Amino acid sequence: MFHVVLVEPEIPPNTGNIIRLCANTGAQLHLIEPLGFPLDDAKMKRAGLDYHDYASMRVHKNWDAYISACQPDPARMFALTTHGSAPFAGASFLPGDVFVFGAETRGLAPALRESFPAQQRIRLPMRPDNRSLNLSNTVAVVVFEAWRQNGYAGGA
Ligand SMILES: C[S@@+](CC[C@H](N)C(=O)[O-])C[C@H]1O[C@@H](n2cnc3c(N)ncnc32)[C@H](O)[C@@H]1O
Repeated sequence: MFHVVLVEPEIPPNTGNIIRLCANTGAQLHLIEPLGFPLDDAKMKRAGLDYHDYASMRVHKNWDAYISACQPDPARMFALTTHGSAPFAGASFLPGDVFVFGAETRGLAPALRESFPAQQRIRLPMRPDNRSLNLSNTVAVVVFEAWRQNGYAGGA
């Protein structure tokens, strides 16, 4: 099972899409507070969520609370950032890997981003002069690539 960590997400439909993506792929979703919206926001529900989709979601008060509760292996944590230095092509992912994503308007705070070793700060390629991808699109690309590399385990 992969882990998707959204640090302080701001836009309800993005999180709604990601909840559904995680339910569909078997990834565990972690939301790090503060969130920019209430979890029952109607705009989030428009992602077409069912009750069981929420089973893959956990909410943590802050980054330290997440680390303390889940104790992820630092060697298998990857920050997804437009400031990344590690290319996506050639990255190898293993079951249990943790993917950390920043907020829609702010991205990951520099201190958190730089706490990851350079080889674990991944940037998805973009055409020149583009600022960033949509958060939920980025999550989908990364989770499906990691799942593909692991034979779509558990998928049908
Ligand atoms: C809309 S972007 C944030 C934009 C913000 N201004 C920045 O530069 O980080 C929201 C999140 O999506 C992910 N993201 C978007 N484009 C990405 C890319 N090309 N490579 C890696 N992550 C990306 C990152 O996790 C980012 O924090």
